Amino acid sequence: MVHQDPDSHPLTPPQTLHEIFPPVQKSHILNCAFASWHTRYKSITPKARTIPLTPEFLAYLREDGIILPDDEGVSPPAATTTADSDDEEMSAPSNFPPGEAEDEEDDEEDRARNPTQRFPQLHSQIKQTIAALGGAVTPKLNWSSPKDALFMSATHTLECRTPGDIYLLLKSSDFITHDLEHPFDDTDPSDPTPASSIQYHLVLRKYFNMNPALEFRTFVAGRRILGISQRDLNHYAFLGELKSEIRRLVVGFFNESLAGFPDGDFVFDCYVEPTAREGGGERGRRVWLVDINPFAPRTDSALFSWGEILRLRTQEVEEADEEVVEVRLLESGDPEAWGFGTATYSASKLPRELVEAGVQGEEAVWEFARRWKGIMEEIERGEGEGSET
Ligand SMILES: Nc1ncnc2c1ncn2[C@@H]1O[C@H](COP(=O)(O)OP(=O)(O)OP(=O)(O)O)[C@@H](O)[C@H]1O
Ligand SMILES: [Mg+2]
Repeated sequence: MVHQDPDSHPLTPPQTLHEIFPPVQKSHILNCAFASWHTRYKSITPKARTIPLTPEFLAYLREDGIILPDDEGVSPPAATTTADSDDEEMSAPSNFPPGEAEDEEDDEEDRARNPTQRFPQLHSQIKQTIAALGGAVTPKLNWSSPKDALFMSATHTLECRTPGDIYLLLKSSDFITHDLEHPFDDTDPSDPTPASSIQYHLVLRKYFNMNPALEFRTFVAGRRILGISQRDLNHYAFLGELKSEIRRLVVGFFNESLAGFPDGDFVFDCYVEPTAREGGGERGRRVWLVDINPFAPRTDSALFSWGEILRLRTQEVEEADEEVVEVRLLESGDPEAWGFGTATYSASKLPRELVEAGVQGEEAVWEFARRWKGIMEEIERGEGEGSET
Protein backbone atom coordinates (compact mmCIF):
# COMPACT_ATOMS: atom_id res chain seq x y z
CA MET A 1 0.00 0.00 0.00
CA VAL A 2 1.30 3.43 -0.86
CA HIS A 3 1.09 6.11 1.80
CA GLN A 4 0.88 9.71 0.73
CA ASP A 5 3.68 11.80 2.16
CA PRO A 6 2.01 14.67 4.05
CA ASP A 7 4.81 16.98 2.84
CA SER A 8 3.67 16.45 -0.72
CA HIS A 9 0.40 18.32 -0.28
CA PRO A 10 -0.48 20.09 -3.52
CA LEU A 11 -0.43 23.47 -1.81
CA THR A 12 3.31 23.27 -1.16
CA PRO A 13 5.26 25.11 -3.88
CA PRO A 14 5.40 22.76 -6.84
CA GLN A 15 8.75 21.33 -7.76
CA THR A 16 9.32 20.03 -11.23
CA LEU A 17 10.06 16.38 -11.64
CA HIS A 18 13.56 17.23 -12.80
CA GLU A 19 14.28 19.14 -9.62
CA ILE A 20 13.47 16.21 -7.36
CA PHE A 21 14.85 13.42 -9.55
CA PRO A 22 18.27 11.96 -8.84
CA PRO A 23 20.64 13.06 -11.64
CA VAL A 24 20.57 10.64 -14.55
CA GLN A 25 23.99 9.52 -15.71
CA LYS A 26 24.80 9.06 -19.38
CA SER A 27 26.30 5.67 -18.54
CA HIS A 28 22.86 4.64 -17.25
CA ILE A 29 21.23 5.63 -20.55
CA LEU A 30 23.91 3.63 -22.38
CA ASN A 31 23.42 0.59 -20.12
CA CYS A 32 19.71 0.61 -21.01
CA ALA A 33 20.36 0.40 -24.75
CA PHE A 34 19.06 -2.95 -25.99
CA ALA A 35 22.36 -4.10 -27.52
CA SER A 36 24.26 -3.38 -24.31
CA TRP A 37 22.07 -5.49 -22.00
CA HIS A 38 20.95 -8.11 -24.52
CA THR A 39 24.30 -9.93 -24.62
CA ARG A 40 24.08 -10.45 -20.86
CA TYR A 41 20.41 -11.49 -20.82
CA LYS A 42 20.01 -13.39 -24.09
CA SER A 43 18.66 -16.52 -22.45
CA ILE A 44 15.77 -14.66 -20.76
CA THR A 45 14.88 -12.41 -23.72
CA PRO A 46 12.58 -13.52 -26.55
CA LYS A 47 14.61 -14.22 -29.68
CA ALA A 48 16.18 -11.07 -31.11
CA ARG A 49 19.09 -9.85 -33.21
CA THR A 50 20.92 -6.52 -33.13
CA ILE A 51 22.38 -5.01 -36.29
CA PRO A 52 24.96 -2.18 -35.98
CA LEU A 53 23.81 0.78 -38.04
CA THR A 54 25.98 2.65 -40.54
CA PRO A 55 26.20 6.45 -41.02
CA GLU A 56 24.38 6.03 -44.37
CA PHE A 57 21.45 4.34 -42.68
CA LEU A 58 21.31 6.92 -39.89
CA ALA A 59 21.34 9.73 -42.48
CA TYR A 60 18.44 7.97 -44.26
CA LEU A 61 16.46 7.78 -41.02
CA ARG A 62 17.11 11.42 -40.21
CA GLU A 63 16.18 12.96 -43.54
CA ASP A 64 12.72 14.21 -44.45
CA GLY A 65 10.61 12.22 -46.87
CA ILE A 66 10.25 8.49 -47.09
CA ILE A 67 11.85 6.63 -49.96
CA LEU A 68 11.13 2.96 -49.58
CA PRO A 69 13.14 0.15 -51.11
CA ASP A 70 12.36 -0.66 -54.73
CA ASP A 71 12.78 -4.40 -54.28
CA GLU A 72 10.04 -5.58 -51.91
CA GLY A 73 8.31 -2.48 -50.62
CA VAL A 74 5.93 -2.84 -47.72
CA SER A 75 3.66 -5.64 -46.51
CA PRO A 76 1.21 -7.16 -46.96
CA PRO A 77 2.88 -8.54 -50.06
CA ALA A 78 0.91 -10.50 -52.61
CA ALA A 79 0.90 -14.18 -51.74
CA THR A 80 3.15 -14.93 -54.68
CA THR A 81 5.67 -12.16 -54.02
CA THR A 82 9.20 -13.33 -53.54
CA ALA A 83 12.39 -11.46 -52.87
CA ASP A 84 13.00 -11.30 -56.57
CA SER A 85 9.55 -10.17 -57.56
CA ASP A 86 9.15 -7.30 -59.99
CA ASP A 87 5.86 -6.26 -58.45
CA GLU A 88 5.29 -2.57 -58.52
CA GLU A 89 5.71 -1.15 -55.05
CA MET A 90 4.42 1.80 -53.13
CA SER A 91 7.35 4.15 -53.52
CA ALA A 92 9.31 2.53 -56.29
CA PRO A 93 10.18 5.09 -58.95
CA SER A 94 7.38 4.96 -61.43
CA ASN A 95 8.11 4.11 -65.06
CA PHE A 96 4.82 5.54 -66.16
CA PRO A 97 4.23 7.66 -68.12
CA PRO A 98 7.16 6.54 -70.21
CA GLY A 99 9.95 8.93 -70.16
CA GLU A 100 10.74 12.36 -71.19
CA ALA A 101 14.42 13.01 -70.63
CA GLU A 102 13.86 15.07 -67.49
CA ASP A 103 11.79 12.30 -65.87
CA GLU A 104 14.51 9.82 -66.61
CA GLU A 105 17.00 12.02 -64.81
CA ASP A 106 14.67 12.24 -61.83
CA ASP A 107 14.29 8.49 -61.91
CA GLU A 108 18.06 8.07 -61.85
CA GLU A 109 18.28 10.37 -58.88
CA ASP A 110 15.50 8.53 -57.06
CA ARG A 111 17.20 5.25 -57.71
CA ALA A 112 20.48 6.54 -56.29
CA ARG A 113 18.64 7.63 -53.15
CA ASN A 114 16.95 4.28 -52.76
CA PRO A 115 17.86 2.09 -49.78
CA THR A 116 18.82 -0.73 -52.14
CA GLN A 117 21.50 1.57 -53.60
CA ARG A 118 22.48 3.59 -50.55
CA PHE A 119 23.08 0.80 -48.06
CA PRO A 120 22.75 -2.43 -50.06
CA GLN A 121 24.72 -4.55 -47.60
CA LEU A 122 22.78 -3.47 -44.55
CA HIS A 123 19.52 -3.76 -46.49
CA SER A 124 20.22 -7.37 -47.38
CA GLN A 125 21.44 -8.11 -43.85
CA ILE A 126 18.07 -6.87 -42.56
CA LYS A 127 16.28 -9.06 -45.10
CA GLN A 128 18.28 -12.10 -44.06
CA THR A 129 17.70 -11.41 -40.39
CA ILE A 130 13.93 -11.21 -40.91
CA ALA A 131 14.11 -14.61 -42.62
CA ALA A 132 16.31 -16.04 -39.83
CA LEU A 133 13.72 -14.91 -37.28
CA GLY A 134 10.92 -16.73 -39.06
CA GLY A 135 9.69 -14.02 -41.44
CA ALA A 136 8.01 -11.63 -38.96
CA VAL A 137 9.79 -9.21 -36.63
CA THR A 138 9.16 -6.12 -34.57
CA PRO A 139 11.76 -3.36 -34.74
CA LYS A 140 13.29 -0.84 -32.38
CA LEU A 141 16.40 1.31 -32.07
CA ASN A 142 18.61 1.50 -28.97
CA TRP A 143 15.80 2.50 -26.61
CA SER A 144 12.52 2.96 -28.44
CA SER A 145 10.11 1.10 -30.63
CA PRO A 146 8.01 3.10 -33.12
CA LYS A 147 4.78 2.58 -31.15
CA ASP A 148 3.57 6.04 -32.17
CA ALA A 149 3.71 5.11 -35.87
CA LEU A 150 1.11 2.33 -35.76
CA PHE A 151 -1.13 4.47 -37.95
CA MET A 152 1.32 3.81 -40.81
CA SER A 153 0.97 0.06 -40.54
CA ALA A 154 -1.53 -1.82 -42.68
CA THR A 155 -1.99 -4.40 -39.92
CA HIS A 156 -2.07 -1.83 -37.10
CA THR A 157 0.66 -3.78 -35.34
CA LEU A 158 4.42 -3.43 -35.20
CA GLU A 159 4.79 -6.66 -37.15
CA CYS A 160 7.19 -6.27 -40.08
CA ARG A 161 7.83 -8.73 -42.88
CA THR A 162 10.03 -6.69 -45.20
CA PRO A 163 12.80 -4.11 -44.69
CA GLY A 164 10.37 -1.58 -46.19
CA ASP A 165 7.88 -2.23 -43.37
CA ILE A 166 10.65 -1.49 -40.89
CA TYR A 167 11.88 1.69 -42.58
CA LEU A 168 8.35 3.06 -42.88
CA LEU A 169 7.70 2.62 -39.16
CA LEU A 170 11.08 3.96 -38.05
CA LYS A 171 10.89 7.00 -40.31
CA SER A 172 7.34 7.83 -39.19
CA SER A 173 8.07 7.74 -35.47
CA ASP A 174 8.82 10.63 -33.12
CA PHE A 175 10.03 8.12 -30.55
CA ILE A 176 12.73 6.98 -32.97
CA THR A 177 13.64 10.62 -33.63
CA HIS A 178 14.03 11.04 -29.87
CA ASP A 179 16.49 8.11 -29.77
CA LEU A 180 18.48 9.73 -32.58
CA GLU A 181 18.42 13.38 -31.59
CA HIS A 182 17.84 13.55 -27.82
CA PRO A 183 19.31 10.44 -26.18
CA PHE A 184 21.11 12.40 -23.46
CA ASP A 185 18.40 14.97 -22.73
CA ASP A 186 18.13 15.74 -19.01
CA THR A 187 21.24 13.81 -18.08
CA ASP A 188 24.01 15.05 -15.78
CA PRO A 189 25.58 17.96 -17.71
CA SER A 190 28.94 17.52 -16.01
CA ASP A 191 29.48 14.23 -17.88
CA PRO A 192 31.11 15.21 -21.19
CA THR A 193 30.28 11.95 -23.07
CA PRO A 194 29.09 13.17 -26.48
CA ALA A 195 25.95 11.78 -28.09
CA SER A 196 28.03 11.37 -31.25
CA SER A 197 29.86 8.48 -29.55
CA ILE A 198 26.70 6.36 -29.41
CA GLN A 199 26.68 3.22 -31.54
CA TYR A 200 23.17 2.78 -32.89
CA HIS A 201 21.66 -0.63 -33.54
CA LEU A 202 18.56 -1.84 -35.26
CA VAL A 203 16.93 -4.37 -32.96
CA LEU A 204 14.80 -7.01 -34.66
CA ARG A 205 12.73 -9.20 -32.36
CA LYS A 206 10.95 -12.30 -33.57
CA TYR A 207 7.29 -11.31 -33.61
CA PHE A 208 4.85 -13.23 -31.48
CA ASN A 209 1.38 -12.58 -30.19
CA MET A 210 1.79 -11.08 -26.76
CA ASN A 211 -1.20 -10.80 -24.53
CA PRO A 212 -0.91 -7.14 -23.45
CA ALA A 213 -2.60 -7.94 -20.13
CA LEU A 214 0.47 -9.94 -19.12
CA GLU A 215 3.06 -7.24 -19.73
CA PHE A 216 4.37 -5.66 -16.54
CA ARG A 217 6.63 -2.72 -15.76
CA THR A 218 8.75 -2.99 -12.62
CA PHE A 219 10.49 -0.11 -10.85
CA VAL A 220 13.79 -0.95 -9.18
CA ALA A 221 15.86 1.34 -6.94
CA GLY A 222 18.87 0.42 -4.84
CA ARG A 223 18.48 -3.13 -6.26
CA ARG A 224 15.08 -3.39 -4.58
CA ILE A 225 11.70 -3.65 -6.35
CA LEU A 226 9.53 -0.66 -5.49
CA GLY A 227 6.46 -1.65 -7.44
CA ILE A 228 5.07 -3.64 -10.33
CA SER A 229 2.49 -2.17 -12.69
CA GLN A 230 0.31 -3.52 -15.41
CA ARG A 231 1.67 -1.97 -18.61
CA ASP A 232 -1.34 -1.92 -20.89
CA LEU A 233 -3.85 0.65 -19.70
CA ASN A 234 -6.96 -1.47 -19.98
CA HIS A 235 -8.90 -3.21 -17.27
CA TYR A 236 -8.52 -7.01 -17.33
CA ALA A 237 -10.87 -8.62 -14.84
CA PHE A 238 -8.90 -11.90 -14.68
CA LEU A 239 -5.71 -10.21 -13.45
CA GLY A 240 -7.14 -9.56 -9.98
CA GLU A 241 -6.99 -13.24 -9.10
CA LEU A 242 -3.47 -13.55 -10.45
CA LYS A 243 -2.04 -10.72 -8.38
CA SER A 244 -0.03 -12.73 -5.90
CA GLU A 245 1.18 -15.11 -8.57
CA ILE A 246 2.36 -12.17 -10.67
CA ARG A 247 4.20 -10.76 -7.63
CA ARG A 248 5.87 -14.09 -6.94
CA LEU A 249 6.85 -14.62 -10.59
CA VAL A 250 8.19 -11.11 -11.20
CA VAL A 251 10.05 -10.84 -7.88
CA GLY A 252 11.54 -14.31 -8.45
CA PHE A 253 12.54 -13.37 -11.98
CA PHE A 254 14.25 -10.20 -10.76
CA ASN A 255 16.13 -11.94 -7.93
CA GLU A 256 17.30 -14.77 -10.15
CA SER A 257 18.16 -12.91 -13.30
CA LEU A 258 18.30 -9.13 -13.02
CA ALA A 259 19.64 -8.22 -9.61
CA GLY A 260 23.13 -7.89 -11.10
CA PHE A 261 22.25 -5.18 -13.64
CA PRO A 262 25.09 -2.59 -13.68
CA ASP A 263 22.87 0.14 -12.20
CA GLY A 264 20.97 -0.18 -8.93
CA ASP A 265 18.08 1.93 -10.25
CA PHE A 266 16.25 0.95 -13.44
CA VAL A 267 12.85 0.02 -14.84
CA PHE A 268 12.31 -3.31 -16.52
CA ASP A 269 9.47 -4.63 -18.64
CA CYS A 270 8.65 -8.30 -18.62
CA TYR A 271 6.11 -10.65 -20.10
CA VAL A 272 4.51 -13.46 -18.14
CA GLU A 273 3.56 -16.38 -20.35
CA PRO A 274 -0.17 -17.04 -20.33
CA THR A 275 0.22 -20.75 -19.68
CA ALA A 276 2.59 -22.86 -17.65
CA ARG A 277 4.76 -25.10 -19.76
CA GLU A 278 7.73 -27.42 -19.64
CA GLY A 279 10.91 -25.45 -19.22
CA GLY A 280 9.10 -22.85 -17.19
CA GLY A 281 11.00 -24.14 -14.19
CA GLU A 282 9.44 -24.78 -10.82
CA ARG A 283 7.53 -21.54 -11.08
CA GLY A 284 5.54 -22.95 -14.00
CA ARG A 285 4.91 -19.92 -16.16
CA ARG A 286 7.93 -18.49 -17.81
CA VAL A 287 8.82 -14.81 -17.48
CA TRP A 288 10.61 -13.02 -20.32
CA LEU A 289 12.60 -9.81 -20.30
CA VAL A 290 11.16 -7.37 -22.86
CA ASP A 291 13.08 -4.17 -22.13
CA ILE A 292 15.19 -2.25 -19.63
CA ASN A 293 14.47 1.47 -19.33
CA PRO A 294 16.21 4.35 -17.60
CA PHE A 295 15.07 5.22 -14.09
CA ALA A 296 14.29 8.70 -15.36
CA PRO A 297 11.30 10.95 -16.07
CA ARG A 298 11.44 10.01 -19.76
CA THR A 299 10.27 6.49 -18.82
CA ASP A 300 6.52 6.17 -18.52
CA SER A 301 5.56 5.50 -14.91
CA ALA A 302 2.59 3.30 -15.94
CA LEU A 303 -0.04 3.11 -13.15
CA PHE A 304 2.24 4.70 -10.59
CA SER A 305 3.24 8.34 -10.62
CA TRP A 306 6.93 9.18 -10.53
CA GLY A 307 6.18 11.10 -7.34
CA GLU A 308 5.01 7.90 -5.66
CA ILE A 309 7.94 5.92 -6.99
CA LEU A 310 10.43 8.48 -5.71
CA ARG A 311 8.74 8.47 -2.31
CA LEU A 312 8.89 4.66 -2.19
CA ARG A 313 12.54 4.90 -3.13
CA THR A 314 13.41 6.86 -0.05
CA GLN A 315 11.24 4.78 2.29
CA GLU A 316 13.21 2.62 4.72
CA VAL A 317 12.40 -1.08 4.50
CA GLU A 318 13.26 -3.52 7.24
CA GLU A 319 14.10 -6.32 4.86
CA ALA A 320 13.47 -7.11 1.24
CA ASP A 321 10.07 -8.66 1.82
CA GLU A 322 8.36 -9.52 -1.43
CA GLU A 323 4.96 -9.40 0.23
CA VAL A 324 5.23 -5.62 0.55
CA VAL A 325 5.78 -5.11 -3.18
CA GLU A 326 2.65 -3.63 -4.67
CA VAL A 327 1.32 -5.05 -7.93
CA ARG A 328 -0.80 -2.25 -9.31
CA LEU A 329 -3.59 -3.19 -11.70
CA LEU A 330 -6.11 -1.06 -13.49
CA GLU A 331 -9.48 -1.37 -11.79
CA SER A 332 -12.62 -0.87 -13.85
CA GLY A 333 -13.62 2.78 -13.83
CA ASP A 334 -10.09 4.08 -13.10
CA PRO A 335 -9.34 7.39 -14.83
CA GLU A 336 -6.52 5.75 -16.78
CA ALA A 337 -9.17 3.69 -18.54
CA TRP A 338 -10.44 6.93 -20.10
CA GLY A 339 -7.66 6.45 -22.58
CA PHE A 340 -4.77 8.73 -21.60
CA GLY A 341 -2.21 6.15 -22.47
CA THR A 342 -3.76 4.56 -25.48
CA ALA A 343 -4.93 6.12 -28.72
CA THR A 344 -2.16 8.04 -30.42
CA TYR A 345 0.31 8.42 -27.59
CA SER A 346 -0.88 11.93 -27.08
CA ALA A 347 0.16 11.12 -23.52
CA SER A 348 3.80 11.09 -24.56
CA LYS A 349 3.57 14.66 -25.73
CA LEU A 350 1.35 16.35 -23.16
CA PRO A 351 1.97 14.78 -19.91
CA ARG A 352 4.99 16.42 -18.39
CA GLU A 353 2.21 18.42 -16.72
CA LEU A 354 0.43 15.24 -15.77
CA VAL A 355 3.61 13.69 -14.44
CA GLU A 356 4.39 16.80 -12.47
CA ALA A 357 0.84 16.84 -11.16
CA GLY A 358 1.60 13.30 -9.97
CA VAL A 359 4.55 14.62 -7.99
CA GLN A 360 2.34 17.25 -6.39
CA GLY A 361 -0.14 14.65 -5.20
CA GLU A 362 -3.33 12.91 -6.05
CA GLU A 363 -5.54 16.00 -6.04
CA ALA A 364 -3.36 17.66 -8.64
CA VAL A 365 -3.72 14.61 -10.88
CA TRP A 366 -7.48 14.78 -10.61
CA GLU A 367 -7.39 18.49 -11.37
CA PHE A 368 -5.26 17.77 -14.43
CA ALA A 369 -7.65 14.99 -15.47
CA ARG A 370 -10.61 17.37 -15.23
CA ARG A 371 -8.83 19.97 -17.34
CA TRP A 372 -7.67 17.44 -19.89
CA LYS A 373 -11.14 16.00 -20.27
CA GLY A 374 -12.43 19.54 -20.88
CA ILE A 375 -9.76 20.17 -23.53
CA MET A 376 -10.64 16.92 -25.31
CA GLU A 377 -14.33 17.77 -25.28
CA GLU A 378 -13.56 21.21 -26.73
CA ILE A 379 -11.48 19.63 -29.48
CA GLU A 380 -14.28 17.20 -30.25
CA ARG A 381 -16.72 20.11 -30.50
CA GLY A 382 -14.24 21.81 -32.84
CA GLU A 383 -13.50 24.64 -30.41
CA GLY A 384 -10.00 23.54 -29.44
CA GLU A 385 -6.69 24.67 -30.84
CA GLY A 386 -6.69 21.74 -33.20
CA SER A 387 -5.57 18.19 -32.94
CA GLU A 388 -2.02 18.78 -34.05
CA THR A 389 -0.34 17.95 -30.75
N1 LIG B 1 8.88 -10.00 -29.75
C1 LIG B 1 7.74 -9.28 -29.74
N2 LIG B 1 6.69 -9.65 -30.50
C2 LIG B 1 5.55 -8.92 -30.51
N3 LIG B 1 5.36 -7.81 -29.81
C3 LIG B 1 6.38 -7.38 -29.04
C4 LIG B 1 7.62 -8.08 -28.96
N4 LIG B 1 8.43 -7.42 -28.11
C5 LIG B 1 7.74 -6.37 -27.68
N5 LIG B 1 6.51 -6.32 -28.23
C6 LIG B 1 5.46 -5.32 -28.00
O1 LIG B 1 5.99 -4.06 -28.30
C7 LIG B 1 5.76 -3.18 -27.20
C8 LIG B 1 6.86 -2.17 -27.15
O2 LIG B 1 8.11 -2.78 -26.96
P1 LIG B 1 9.20 -2.09 -26.05
O3 LIG B 1 8.80 -2.15 -24.63
O4 LIG B 1 10.51 -2.68 -26.37
O5 LIG B 1 9.11 -0.58 -26.60
P2 LIG B 1 9.60 0.76 -25.95
O6 LIG B 1 9.62 1.74 -27.04
O7 LIG B 1 10.85 0.55 -25.18
O8 LIG B 1 8.41 1.13 -24.95
P3 LIG B 1 8.49 2.19 -23.75
O9 LIG B 1 8.66 3.53 -24.37
O10 LIG B 1 7.17 2.03 -23.05
O11 LIG B 1 9.65 1.81 -22.88
C9 LIG B 1 5.69 -4.09 -26.00
O12 LIG B 1 4.93 -3.48 -24.98
C10 LIG B 1 5.01 -5.30 -26.57
O13 LIG B 1 3.61 -5.13 -26.54
MG1 LIG C 1 11.33 0.74 -23.27
